[in-house]
Amino acid sequence: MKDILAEIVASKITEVADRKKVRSVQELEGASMFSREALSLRNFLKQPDRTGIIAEFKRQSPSKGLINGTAMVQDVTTAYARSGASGLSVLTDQIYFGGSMDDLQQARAVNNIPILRKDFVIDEYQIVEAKAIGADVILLIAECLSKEEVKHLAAFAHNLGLEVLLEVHSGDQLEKITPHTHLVGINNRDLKTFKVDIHRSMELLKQIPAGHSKVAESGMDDTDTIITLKKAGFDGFLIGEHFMRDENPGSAFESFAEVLKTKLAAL
Ligand SMILES: O=C(O)c1ccccc1NCC(=O)[C@H](O)[C@H](O)COP(=O)(O)O
Repeated sequence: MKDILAEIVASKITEVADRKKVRSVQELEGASMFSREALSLRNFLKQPDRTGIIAEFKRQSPSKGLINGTAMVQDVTTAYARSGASGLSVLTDQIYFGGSMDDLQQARAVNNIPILRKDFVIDEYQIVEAKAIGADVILLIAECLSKEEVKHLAAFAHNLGLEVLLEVHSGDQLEKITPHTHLVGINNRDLKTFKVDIHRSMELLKQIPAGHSKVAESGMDDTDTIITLKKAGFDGFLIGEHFMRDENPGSAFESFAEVLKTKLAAL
């Protein structure tokens, strides 16, 4: 079976080494966004007038190929934010997801809610980049980092004022949680088989220590699943494909959020 994560990480090592030659850390630290105070996704997830959804801008993925080749990042993300997204997730990986740092910068320019830099972070340099382009949160994937690497990168991000979403896929990875992994995401998608199983979120939820926001990730496409996960104790829901698959992702989000808000109000 193809190990896509290992392939992406191998490619990322070369990519980051190349980018370091083009832009120094000092240059990144001089960017105007670098001194901006980051927004807290943890706090936005608690705002009762929002949906708890971290709405993703994703053009393509290894599991699904092309999802949406025409959507415009500013149109989509402003519609997400206007309709009650608690945060935005913007793919910055170009090779596998068709995203870019420019996408995130464009989203930042027109939105005032937290933005997750969705990428495969393996090096401090990418965290400095994240801060320099206006991200508020970075993703660390437990599957491709050792416990020591998670500890180091999470503390590095925290010291820059960024929040960290640690993504786990199995119970043994929960031991990589540190005080600086402010949010813990359970990915329902097996990254080897691409099979999605929502029950994975339910099984691992109770093992996440108190004090960390809990996020369910991937494969969610109906409001009843969100309600069930919310009742079980999840604070956030990372959803991409369900909205991006629509010709107009912003209006797909709006309809979804309306139904969800009505159901949540009736609880
Ligand atoms: O989605 C993939 O094919 C994939 C492959 C390898 C690593 C990560 C991958 N997906 C990233 C994600 O976790 C999703 O973009 C995110 O959770 C949203 O999921 P969805 O709502 O199913 O688009």
